[in-house]
Amino acid sequence: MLEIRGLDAWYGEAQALRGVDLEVHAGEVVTLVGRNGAGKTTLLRSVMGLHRQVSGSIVFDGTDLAKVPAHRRARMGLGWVQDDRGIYASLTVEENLLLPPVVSDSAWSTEKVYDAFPVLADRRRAPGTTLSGGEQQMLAIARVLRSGARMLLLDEPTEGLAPVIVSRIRDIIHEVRSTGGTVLLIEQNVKFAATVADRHYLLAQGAVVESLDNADFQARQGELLEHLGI
Ligand SMILES: Nc1ncnc2c1ncn2[C@@H]1O[C@H](COP(=O)(O)OP(=O)(O)OP(=O)(O)O)[C@@H](O)[C@H]1O
Repeated sequence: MLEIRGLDAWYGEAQALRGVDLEVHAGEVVTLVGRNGAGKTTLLRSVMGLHRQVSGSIVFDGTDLAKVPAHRRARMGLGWVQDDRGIYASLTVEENLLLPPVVSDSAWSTEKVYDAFPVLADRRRAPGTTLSGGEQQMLAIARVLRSGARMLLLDEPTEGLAPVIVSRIRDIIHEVRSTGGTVLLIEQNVKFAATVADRHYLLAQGAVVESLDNADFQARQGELLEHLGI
């Protein structure tokens, strides 16, 4: 579904990604793990077309994205949930939810969203920013599901959230996967990563240093925590 080959990225003269090769197959949940500054966010932003100083190839559903602008990448079914969640303060929960256009027939109906996220149903008329951090994260994920994204790109969805909300996010990722969705997520919480993902890529200094299936990842959790400092 997503195939990245030899991806380099720069900020001016500084190189942030070095020859990244990565694949995500339809129906998989895959994590990007690595220290702060390893290049994880730059990688997701490059896939979305939000970081343009790149070379190498990114192919989504058979289409080379090199000449595809960011707004068209979203219409192709890539759903980006940035780490600050991107909830608009002046809009209600429901207005935030309905803002992006529906891009595919796998879009969740508003009813399905509210069934899966009852907290959003209860708060649908509330301004987006009166939500807690966890509720904002759920709204941000719900918004891309409602728009029909077939592949979710999540930047640290559990960061700073209480365990009960982290557990809810885990359920949502499982539900997305069980309904045929695909997820590529940045995750610093190794324990959480091991409970949601099929495979993992470890990044260090802009390069993929390991690609592990979940069994290997679980077996090496202690070592990874120590060596990656995460
Ligand atoms: N706007 C920017 N201008 C210059 N350098 C940047 C910019 N954003 C990121 N970088 C640099 O690019 C490298 C990769 O950063 P990136 O944010 O992709 O890493 P990350 O693994 O997502 O880390 P974090 O979890 O801290 O966001 C780092 O060295 C960082 O300092």
